[in-house]
Amino acid sequence: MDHFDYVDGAMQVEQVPMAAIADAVGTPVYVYSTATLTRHVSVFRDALSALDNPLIAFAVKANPNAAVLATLAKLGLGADVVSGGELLRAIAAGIPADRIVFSGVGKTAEEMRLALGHGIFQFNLESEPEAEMLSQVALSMGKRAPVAYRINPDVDAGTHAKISTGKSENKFGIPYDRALESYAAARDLSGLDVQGVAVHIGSQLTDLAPLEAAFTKVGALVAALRDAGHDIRTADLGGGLGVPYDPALPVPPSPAAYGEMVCRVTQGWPVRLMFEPGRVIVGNAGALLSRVVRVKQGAQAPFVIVDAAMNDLLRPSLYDAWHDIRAVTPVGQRAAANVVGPVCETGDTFAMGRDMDVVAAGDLVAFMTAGAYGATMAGTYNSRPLTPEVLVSGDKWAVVRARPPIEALIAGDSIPDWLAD
Ligand SMILES: Cc1ncc(COP(=O)(O)O)c(C=O)c1O
Ligand SMILES: N[C@@H](CCCC[NH3+])C(=O)O
Repeated sequence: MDHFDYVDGAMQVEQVPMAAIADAVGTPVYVYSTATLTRHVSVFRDALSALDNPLIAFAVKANPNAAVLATLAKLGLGADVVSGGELLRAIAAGIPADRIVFSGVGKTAEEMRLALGHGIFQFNLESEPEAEMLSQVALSMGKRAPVAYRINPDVDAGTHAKISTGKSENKFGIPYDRALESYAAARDLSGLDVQGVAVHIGSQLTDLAPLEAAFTKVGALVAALRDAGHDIRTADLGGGLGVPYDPALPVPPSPAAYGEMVCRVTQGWPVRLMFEPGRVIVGNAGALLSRVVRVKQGAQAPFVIVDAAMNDLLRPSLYDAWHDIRAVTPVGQRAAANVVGPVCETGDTFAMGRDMDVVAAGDLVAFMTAGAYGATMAGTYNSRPLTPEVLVSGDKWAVVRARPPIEALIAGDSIPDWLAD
């Protein structure tokens, strides 16, 4: 895997031994590779090099760590944000407002005001009531908000139901068939400057066909809207490109194949194209490093109990997601094992009957491809502090989010007066 490799029998990230990080910071800990982030940005950008000045807005939800965002900001990426919090994080990390797009079905008036105040590039509206609210907020500030409507193309992305966003029954976007009416209504809202069309049909897509179907619908709508007199200047094609998790499954289309399809489908569109990649930029740039607490006998296979849990990496519990689990110092033997965390839920299971490196108590294991939707979805269930994060660059590394002391978690609550004595 990219920049997570074995040197003299032990896993390193770039030039730093994983064991050195574990010894210094403790486990569990997320570890990110700057070299992989940089490579992914250039691969994605190269795939779109035939386009004129595309805006590549990293989906901050995939990994909002300040150091990761600052790395991507230095590489010239923009940001796709879905909350005021993500907006402020992106700006704090150095991403200019004119490269920021704001998505999401539930933007509040306060978040709209914040984003208008910063002068973001585009709001992706997801309903007519939202358009009316944004227009009012913009007028109250003496501004016009640059907007696109996110259309729901009713295309099956062929991904997990919980991360599919482009079917008519999903909460996202406005119905494609009513788009002309919605745009006509938006034109009458004087606080809006209607500039674009947006789409995003889901995440971890492993087939280009649904994306092509959705983009084709966007192209037809851009043409119809321009014919109807709308000054459409942008088309936001969202994110969603999948990454390889399980080597037993077919490899998802490469960014180059995605770029070839995009360039073919969008040939001649009179707009600036925008993209919101998340997973494909950060997924393989991160691993969750964990230590085996003990190994317990199981009916079919031993339970390898690690010190990471569902609160640290939720994807296996939530989506039955598959992450490669590797010994940091493999002994050269493999066997079936069940890998579980310490949380008191049966769902706190990373793998069942997995053929993997044999490990023993005290050994380190790495959950691979954990850079996207890993730390960002972590919680404190079972009163486990949030997982720390480390960024590596060559032979340098730094803690970019410290492990909070348990006292901080306890101090976050307060006991009301009437219980005080
Ligand atoms: C609106 C929007 N844009 C972009 C993304 C990023 O998706 P991905 O990480 O699959 O590239 C998401 C998440 O699926 C999203 O909801
Ligand atoms: N959290 C999901 C992706 C959701 C994308 C959000 N639009 C995952 O881990 O795969």
